[in-house]
Amino acid sequence: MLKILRHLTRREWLFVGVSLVFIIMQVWLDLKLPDYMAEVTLLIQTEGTTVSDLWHPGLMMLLCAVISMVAAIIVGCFAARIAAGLAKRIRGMVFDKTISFSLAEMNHFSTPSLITRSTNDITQIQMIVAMGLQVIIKAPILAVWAIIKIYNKNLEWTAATGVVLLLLVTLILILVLVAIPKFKVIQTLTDNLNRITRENLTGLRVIRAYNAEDYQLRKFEKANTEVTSTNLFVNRIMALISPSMMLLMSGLSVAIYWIGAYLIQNANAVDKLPLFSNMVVFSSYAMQVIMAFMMVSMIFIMLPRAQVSAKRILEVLNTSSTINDGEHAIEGSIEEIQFNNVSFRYPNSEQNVLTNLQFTAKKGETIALIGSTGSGKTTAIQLIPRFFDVTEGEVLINGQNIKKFNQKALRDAIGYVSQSAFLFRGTVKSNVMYGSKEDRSMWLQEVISIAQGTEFVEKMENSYDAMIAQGGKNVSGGQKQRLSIARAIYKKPSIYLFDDSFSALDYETDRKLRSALKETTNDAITFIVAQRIGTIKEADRILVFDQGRIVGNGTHDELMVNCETYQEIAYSQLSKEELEHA
Ligand SMILES: Nc1ncnc2c1ncn2[C@@H]1O[C@H](COP(=O)(O)OP(=O)(O)OP(=O)(O)O)[C@@H](O)[C@H]1O
Repeated sequence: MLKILRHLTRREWLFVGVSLVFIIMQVWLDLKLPDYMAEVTLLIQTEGTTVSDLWHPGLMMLLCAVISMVAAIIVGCFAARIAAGLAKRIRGMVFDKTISFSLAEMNHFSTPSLITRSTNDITQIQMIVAMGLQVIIKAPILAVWAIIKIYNKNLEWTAATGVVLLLLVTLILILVLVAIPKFKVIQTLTDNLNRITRENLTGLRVIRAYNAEDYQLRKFEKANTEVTSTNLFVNRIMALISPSMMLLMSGLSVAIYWIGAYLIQNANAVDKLPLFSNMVVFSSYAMQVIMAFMMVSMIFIMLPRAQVSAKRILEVLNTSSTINDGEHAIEGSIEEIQFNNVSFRYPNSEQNVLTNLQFTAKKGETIALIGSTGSGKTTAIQLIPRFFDVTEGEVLINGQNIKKFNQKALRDAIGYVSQSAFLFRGTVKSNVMYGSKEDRSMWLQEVISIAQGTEFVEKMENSYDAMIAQGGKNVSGGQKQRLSIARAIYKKPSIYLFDDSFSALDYETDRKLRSALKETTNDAITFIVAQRIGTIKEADRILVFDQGRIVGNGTHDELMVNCETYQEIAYSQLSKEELEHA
């Protein structure tokens, strides 16, 4: 928790300092009240006292209460501001960190957990800082000050207060010790609930198509019940705390007055009045002491939960990306990319997904990757933008290991179209120009035309400014792919990575798109992952993947002669006549 507080700014520490002054003022005023109360009690009991005699202590009591209230409001405002500021900063830091993570770290934390950490967990921190500032600082000052006030006043009363305090501390300890282990469980269960909710929402169509609502509902209910019952358990324990404390507080009051009654009964007539006044004052102070301990107990209740949250947030902040950024810029144009004996294994996996890949791609060339599903094509091209780093061997650009290059420069040179096309909420324009600083409207229309998207985009309401829903839900799969391809072309990159990006296009659009693309990609290195022979037949070179190895490397004609795996794929898609005729 303290490590999280290191992220407070100087200005916020200054606010903490100012709050401290107001808290001390508040405590002093709260403890001043019983003194005036004692005065009033004495005056009332004294013969000949008139109402006007009570004006002064009465007004002072009112003044103390009002100023104390104003001080509490000021501290509350500062606390809210400090807590909200800190939460905003940490949310930003967690977001920045998450953005910097490689896919390995994303897999390690999982998306739902990262969402819970940057929302729910940060809210816990915000709450403890907002409340804690008022309570953590106030409680000890109030406790010590109030104890000093009652110390040595009366042995019996002090003993009664001591016993109640002991009971209070024991009670808090027992309850908190039972509840603490559950806090971590609650956060993990919330991650789980988040995961299932996400799955339900994103997979809604599949769920409906398979009539799997009941199955999903059962999964959701299980997670929901787990979170609810754990929360109930903790809250029931917490619910016990407040009434138990009230009971102890009232018990102490009764005890003080009971003891007082005996003391007064046995005292001389002269001492009776001061004893009565002392009893009223002592009872007020004792209540303040108990209040202070109650505040401390609130900290004990909230702190463990915030502690768990702080730990989860720090875990994210202290995790460095396994992909270390290089320092060099890419000088000149990219002439070639070489995979030099590359092998790769996913983190937490024991088997290689890619083994000894060896090939070179030169500027202007189109390299196609084909092979059965799961043969490692996607993984291979994901090594170029360094979504993952190779396990063995090296990927070289212009003869230099890509690890030496600055990641931003490297990714600036790459136009990547992922296997499942992804669109952001916004407009056609904002999606195509995504990440680009320059607004080149003419180029925008041209790239959409190359991607064969002009017709459907111009039919949309507001055409290039047409709204795109989150995840591109309001456009078809093929339209999504075409806009994603346009996004890659807009960058004018030196390396194109098309990961099965033509799969949702009909043959005619696929052919037209590739021929328009050819002119644009003349000066670039283009990688195309595809399942259809038709999409890659004209590639300068085709790499045939089988179980993570390249089992064929050549043109379509060469592979039709010398690569059995390629022939199998080709004949499974087209007849002998079609292949020969084409
Ligand atoms: N994040 C991951 N963690 C662990 N293993 C993975 C991960 N992603 C993919 N794999 C495994 O790596 C292997 C290669 O997957 P990859 O997606 O590269 O194949 P592919 O040839 O592109 O398949 P497809 O044509 O179906 O997209 C598969 O066996 C898959 O199970």
